Formats: sequence, C-alpha cells, structure tokens
Amino acid sequence: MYAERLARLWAVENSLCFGRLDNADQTSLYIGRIGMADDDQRRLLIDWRAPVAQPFYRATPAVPMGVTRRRHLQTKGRTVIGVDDDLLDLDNLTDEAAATLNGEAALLASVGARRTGRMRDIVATIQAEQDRIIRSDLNGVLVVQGGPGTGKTVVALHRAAYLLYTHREKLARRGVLILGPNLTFLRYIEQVLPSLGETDVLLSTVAELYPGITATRRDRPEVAALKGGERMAQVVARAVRERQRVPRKPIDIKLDRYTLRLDGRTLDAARNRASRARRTHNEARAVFVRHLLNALARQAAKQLGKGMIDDDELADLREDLRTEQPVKAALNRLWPYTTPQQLLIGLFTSRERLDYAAADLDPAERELLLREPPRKGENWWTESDVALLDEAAELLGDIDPAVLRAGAWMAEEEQAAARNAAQEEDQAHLAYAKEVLELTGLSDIMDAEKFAARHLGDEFYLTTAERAAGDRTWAFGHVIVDEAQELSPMDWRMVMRRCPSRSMTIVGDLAQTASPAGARSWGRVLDPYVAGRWRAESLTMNYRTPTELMAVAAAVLPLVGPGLTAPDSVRETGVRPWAASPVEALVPLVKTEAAEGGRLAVIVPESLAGELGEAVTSGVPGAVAGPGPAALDAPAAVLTVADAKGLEFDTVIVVEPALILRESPRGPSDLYVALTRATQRLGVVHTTPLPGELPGLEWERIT
Ligand SMILES: Nc1ncnc2c1ncn2[C@@H]1O[C@H](COP(=O)(O)OP(=O)(O)OP(=O)(O)O)[C@@H](O)[C@H]1O
Repeated sequence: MYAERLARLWAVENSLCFGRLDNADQTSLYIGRIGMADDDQRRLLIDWRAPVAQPFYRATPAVPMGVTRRRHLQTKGRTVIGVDDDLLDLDNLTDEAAATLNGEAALLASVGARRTGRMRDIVATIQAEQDRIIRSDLNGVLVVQGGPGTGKTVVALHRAAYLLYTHREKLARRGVLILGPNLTFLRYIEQVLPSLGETDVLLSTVAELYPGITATRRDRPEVAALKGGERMAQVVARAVRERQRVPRKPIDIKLDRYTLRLDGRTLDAARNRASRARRTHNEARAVFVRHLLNALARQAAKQLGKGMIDDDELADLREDLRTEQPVKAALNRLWPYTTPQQLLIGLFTSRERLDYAAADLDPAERELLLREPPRKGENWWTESDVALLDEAAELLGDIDPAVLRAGAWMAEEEQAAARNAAQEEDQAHLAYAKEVLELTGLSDIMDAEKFAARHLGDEFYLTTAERAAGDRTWAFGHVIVDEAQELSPMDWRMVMRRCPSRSMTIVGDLAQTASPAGARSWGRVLDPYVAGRWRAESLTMNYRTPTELMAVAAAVLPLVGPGLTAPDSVRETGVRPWAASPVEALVPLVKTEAAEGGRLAVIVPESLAGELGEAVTSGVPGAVAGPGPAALDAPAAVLTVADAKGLEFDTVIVVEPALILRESPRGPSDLYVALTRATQRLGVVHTTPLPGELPGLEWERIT
C-alpha cells in the first residue's frame, strides 16, 4: 500500500502545483495534480478535478465565476521559474496590469514546446471546451468528434482521471479500460495518467483484448473489410452449429459384447434437447451426452436380454457405457468440446466448413477467408480475428479448466478426478503455507490463505486492471475508445460486451478513418446498441499543427469527403512547408531536418516502407524504421501512416503523397492523417506529381 502511494506521489512530483486562483473575496486557492493538506488538515493544494478547481479552466472575463486572477505557475523541480496571469475581473484592472495582460501565454508556450516522444498531460492549460467534455457525466455514451490535433486523446485521458477521482469507489472496483489503435500509441500515452496520479487503468489495443492472444498480423484490406463486417456474427454462429451437426448415416458403436446403434432420430432428439437448453455449446454438451447415454443404456439393456429395467439399473448401465472408449470417441465426434481457437482454425482452413457456415457469403468471399493451417510456433492470428475469437467464445462458453488442464476432452468422471486433483494441490499449498507461517512465528500476523495465494502469484495481489486484463468476461465501469473510427462492427460487438453498463467515451474523427471496415457515421456504429441515447460533443481548435501546415492538410480534405472542414489552428509559426523532388533526395533532407533537433518522422507509402526504411536507417545516425517504442525515442523514424496514427512529431516528412493516396481505398484519409502529424515543420518529398490541390500551395521549393 505504501509502495503504491509512494509511486503515485513520485509520479505527480513534476509541476505538482501549477495554478493559483485569486477570488473576489480575497481568498486564494492553489491548484495541483492532486489534493494535499498539512498536518492540521488545512488545504494546501486543490486537486484539479475537484469542483472548486473548475473556474481555473472555465472562468473568462465575461463570466469570471468569482475569480479576479488566474495564475499559471511554471516550475522546475521545486522552484518557480515563471508566472503567467489572466486578469478576469476587468473592473479592477489597473492600467499597468492591462498592459501586461497575456492570457494565452501558458497555452502557447505549451503547444509550441518541443516534443519529447511521449504525450504530456495538459492539466495546466485545459481549455474551456475541453473541460466541459472532461467533466461530462459518467453515465451513457459520449461521442467526441474532432479534427486532428484538437486534443481528443489528451482530453479522453484527462476524462479518465477525472472520472476515477469523482467516482472513485465505483470505478476502482470495476476498472476503466482505454483502447488505443496500436502498441506504439499506447507507449506514447502511457505516462499521462500516472502523471495525474492515476495508475490503475487498463490500456489496451483491440488486438490484445482477447486474453492469451496478441494478434500482430494485419489482413489485406478486402479480407479485413469482410472479417470486420456484421455478417461474420452469423458465420461464427453457424460454425458453432456445424460442430453439432448430426451425420445422416447411423453410427454403430462396437463394444465387446454387442454393437449399439445411434440412428438419426435419436441423434436429432438429443441435439434438439441440448439446443433447447439455451446454454453455450460447451455447457450444452452435458445435456446432449446425458440424453444419448440414456438412449444407449436402454438399447444395451435390450441387447442383454433384460426386459424392463428400473432406474438404478439404467443408471449403472449408463455409467458403464460412459467409460467405454468407443462410446467416448463417438460422443466427442458428435458434440466436441471446442475452443474459439479450434473453431476458427477449423473454419478458415476447410472449404467444406466454410461452405456450410458462410453459406450466405459469395463464393469469392469465402475464398478470401480460406487460409493455410498454422505452422508450428506461428502467430497465426490477425487483428481482425480477435473480435471473431471473442464472438466464438461467447457462443462456445467455457470449458471446465480442469478439462483443459488435463489436455483432453474427457468423460465426466475423469473431469471430476481432475478437479479433485486440482483441489488436492491447492490444499497441499495451503498446508505448506501454514507450516511456513508457524515455523517463522508469523501466523498471528498473516493469514495462511493469503500467504499461499501470494506465493502462487494468485489474483489476490493483482490490481483491478491486471485482473481485468486476464478475464474476457470482465465488465468495466467505464470504457474509453480512442481513434474509435477505426473499429469494425465486429470490434464494436466485442467492446460493447466489455461494458454492459454502456458508460463510455468514444473519441475519433470520421475524416481520418483508414480501416476498410471502419466507421463512416457515429449513428451507424452506435444505434444498434444505444439508439438515440448517445450524446455528441465536438472539439474545434487544433493545438498541434500550425496554420501554415494545416493549409496543406486542408487542401486534401475535399478528397476525403464533401463538406468536411479542418479545425482552426491556435498558432502560426511563420514557417512554410517545403517540397522537394525526386525521392532520391530523401536521405540528405532527413539529415538536414534532423540536425534541427527534436523528433522527426518520415511517413512513407506502405509499398516503399522496406526500401526507404533501409535507406534512411543506413544514411541517418540513430534513425529507426517501423513502429515500436524506439520510434518514439529516435531522432528520426520511418513509419507508415498506420504506424503514425495518433502520434505527433516536431518535424514530419511525407514521401510520395500521390502513392499514399492511391495505395488504399481510404487513401485520402491516410494522406490527411500523415499531413497533420507535425507540430513545427512539414516537408514533402516526391517523384510522382503532387496530388489534388497540393501543387497550388505556397511551398518553399528545395532543389
Ligand atoms: N489544452 C491544451 N493545452 C496544451 N496542449 C494541448 C491542449 N489540448 C491539446 N494539446 C496538445 O495538442 C496535441 C494534440 O492532442 P491530441 O493528440 O490529443 O489530439 P487528437 O485530437 O487526438 O489528434 P489526432 O486525431 O490527430 O490523433 C497534443 O500534443 C496535446 O498535448
């Protein structure tokens, strides 16, 4: 407990106190990352999330909210190195104060600062439109739409911190899940919540949301579009039914003394009984098995020449049959225990199964789904498979862990034996823990069960986020989805299962949708779950990209879709974007730009990623190619648009924009994303002529 508290305090040390409010009643409040009191319980510091801190973000000269002056404090370590004042009570403004009024200074200093490769919190400079979203009600689904750089990500993270503070009890128990587009992005944002004093939030990508699987592959766009579509829910459901299919021919089971026969009628009856039980596939197996065993036992009695038999005799016979290997084998074939992995591998590697389960798809579509089986040690799963695994898990249900542990699909009494063995093992651990505690004289202080649990690395010592990460059926108290436009309808089904309370914050930009199965309208995404019951907010100011660079991005926006508008930038830098050709000039240009310092990204078309990655990494010291934490720390990184999603860099060089545009069905969105990643400088290097409106812009031409 103390270790956790210490970690929390260390995390907020950097600019712990960043603001002061002077009120009309002559009182002052200091605003900080967390609240603090002295030994006499006098308030020294107000948590930025507390209601009394709200005027720090919302007060304006028109609506001063009782505040005369808002002061921003800049600190280095524990030393104040600067202050910035907003005077809000204009009646009390002296001439001298009016002359030095510089309200925007703190914000402009912050947005113009050089980037470190990690997102910082914006707690000192949250803007009013952002504050309203951060403090919006916990309940219901809130959609935040906003152009690039409007602070959607950072606002979503501050909202998580705010909600955890305001609804601590509820959310600490159920946890908060934040979904981001890729692992590099999660690395990019991972420091923000700890710096706000919050450590227990689960950050994940959709590709990691199914415990035990980390999908690293990406399907081709047409396959991803198909797998992400709603029709796949039906395909998975039929694939489960396929596992319960009754063969047309009767099945003969040869035993030592006689042969039993399962005919179509008996099998149909057992199957219908199991289906009617409305349980998942693996749970309903017990119903199916019981029904068939009864039928077989009656047949056996007849064959043994017994006339009428009573219930006890029938039960004995049934239990005898249950352990017969041929009977077990037949039952396993007829209604096999199935894991989601088995189901999907079986489906995607068999034309026959696909023809049955995906009968509603076109033959050409079925062909797209067909794959080679996994090779030994191969990570077979693609990002679009994850939601399908989750769908399958929902329909298949759990297999008793004891059955799984034993590694075989056993008859029921074998399962019982395995369960007993597991219990015995637990008992042995407990006895050992007791012994140790007695020997060390600690038995009064520590409970043996907890000690044993800790010794075994059991759940007891896991944080909420850790426990939630390992549990597919965990219901989170609040779910935040970033870059939400990228999720497919199948992804949404999975995410919604994680949040039955539908307390969610969904942030994204429909103009940036790159995924072939991604969203084109929030209504279409959400109406199946919360029709008419979601609320929308928008963010309109761009805090990342200066006006000069935004003009380039705005020129490609009409290609994305009609009627879209780019957000307004909060600042100008006076630095024009530059253009150079041909692409062979790239490496020296990267070197020149990298010499300016700061972080630099070279954003390239996917088809050139390998070649240009190699050229830049061998020509520019310290440069890296491809996604991953190194891309955030290196002086220069070569990335595709998908890798750069959600990130930002001081300088960005976009290579062959015309190719990025052409390379995928959502090319215009990709190019728009690429052109909006820079905070200071933007260059374009091309051999192919520039697309759309770009040639007409005011470029600085580099030859
Ligand atoms: N109020 C603020 N004060 C200081 N910096 C801010 C503020 N709001 C946003 N920023 C900064 O602007 C940049 C862009 O923010 P963020 O990445 O959250 O935008 P986004 O809307 O998610 O962008 P995109 O859709 O392009 O990924 C970040 O560096 C963020 O810290």
